[in-house]
Amino acid sequence: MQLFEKAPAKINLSLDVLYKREDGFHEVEMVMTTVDLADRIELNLLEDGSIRVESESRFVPNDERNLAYRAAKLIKDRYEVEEGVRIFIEKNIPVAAGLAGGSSDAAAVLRGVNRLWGLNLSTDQLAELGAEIGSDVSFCVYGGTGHATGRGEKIKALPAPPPCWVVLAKPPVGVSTQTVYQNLNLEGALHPDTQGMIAAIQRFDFDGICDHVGNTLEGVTLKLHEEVGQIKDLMHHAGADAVLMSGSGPTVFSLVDQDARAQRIYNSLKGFCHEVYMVRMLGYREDT
Ligand SMILES: C[C@](O)(CO)[C@H](O)COP(=O)(O)OP(=O)(O)OC[C@H]1O[C@@H](n2ccc(N)nc2=O)[C@H](O)[C@@H]1O
Ligand SMILES: Nc1ncnc2c1ncn2[C@@H]1O[C@H](COP(=O)(O)OP(=O)(O)OP(=O)(O)O)[C@@H](O)[C@H]1O
Repeated sequence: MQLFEKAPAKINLSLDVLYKREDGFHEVEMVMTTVDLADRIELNLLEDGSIRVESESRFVPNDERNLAYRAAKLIKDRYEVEEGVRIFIEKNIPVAAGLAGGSSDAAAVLRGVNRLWGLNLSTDQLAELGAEIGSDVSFCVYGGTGHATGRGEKIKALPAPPPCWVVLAKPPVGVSTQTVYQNLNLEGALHPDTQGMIAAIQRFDFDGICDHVGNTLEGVTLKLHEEVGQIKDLMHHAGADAVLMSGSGPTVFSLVDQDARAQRIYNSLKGFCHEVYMVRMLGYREDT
């Protein structure tokens, strides 16, 4: 038996870090949405009980370090599944980019093996398992648009924002999420207006969304990698409606409501970075 799952990238329309917790994680409040830049996950049933991960990308580990492997292993052990799975990852999302590529692969594997192994777990149960793998995995299980709290694993669904173009540009540096959180000094950090962002989404108000983008982690990564600031300047200059770094970076995205301006931003960034994408916001949850 063989099946496929789409694993879309996420962007953080807003990301607020509230405080550092006793367990070392940070309490966050975020608005996240999925975009149509996706890995493609192929799953094949293995009768011998093994879990195998394959990918043609040289940036992705092909063993138990892969979040997709961990997702299959977690569910196999927890539900004492005898069968195994071969996971092939067609990697399209840039790695260590702030786009939750690994988390989305893990979420797609949770959804996929639930079907492949006939487990009948609910989406909420899969999201709970996802939280054991990483903070972004629960959101990726649901997809669509969500309000995330806790360390990022508590998700409330939001309506889809108005459709628009998202131009993404990743400079040729990888960023460790852990390093960015470690370098964050919460005194004097910027805090986005999350409630303002949620209200704008609920009003289906594109301009309101653009007015409320913000990311507490952006200042940290801007100091570590000057390319992030250069990309932001180029995007503003080329006419973006909103510009923000996603997650811990280094990918920067623009929101644009007009095709011609999105194309202009894409073209101007192509001369500066190798990894530039012009995609649509997905916005809606597949189960709604
Ligand atoms: C930056 C974001 O991508 C925004 O969506 C997430 O907050 C990070 O999500 P993630 O990559 O799934 O993060 P995890 O794999 O759970 O954690 C990686 C590291 O980031 C730090 N971390 C992560 C999430 C959080 N709320 N507080 C943290 O301090 C911790 O040092 C942790 O060891
Ligand atoms: N399936 C996977 N795809 C990509 N990276 C993976 C995967 N599994 C494990 N990794 C490892 O995880 C690290 C982070 O990769 P990933 O692309 O998920 O980062 P990210 O987009 O910054 O994530 P986030 O936005 O959730 O912080 C990489 O260095 C990579 O070695």
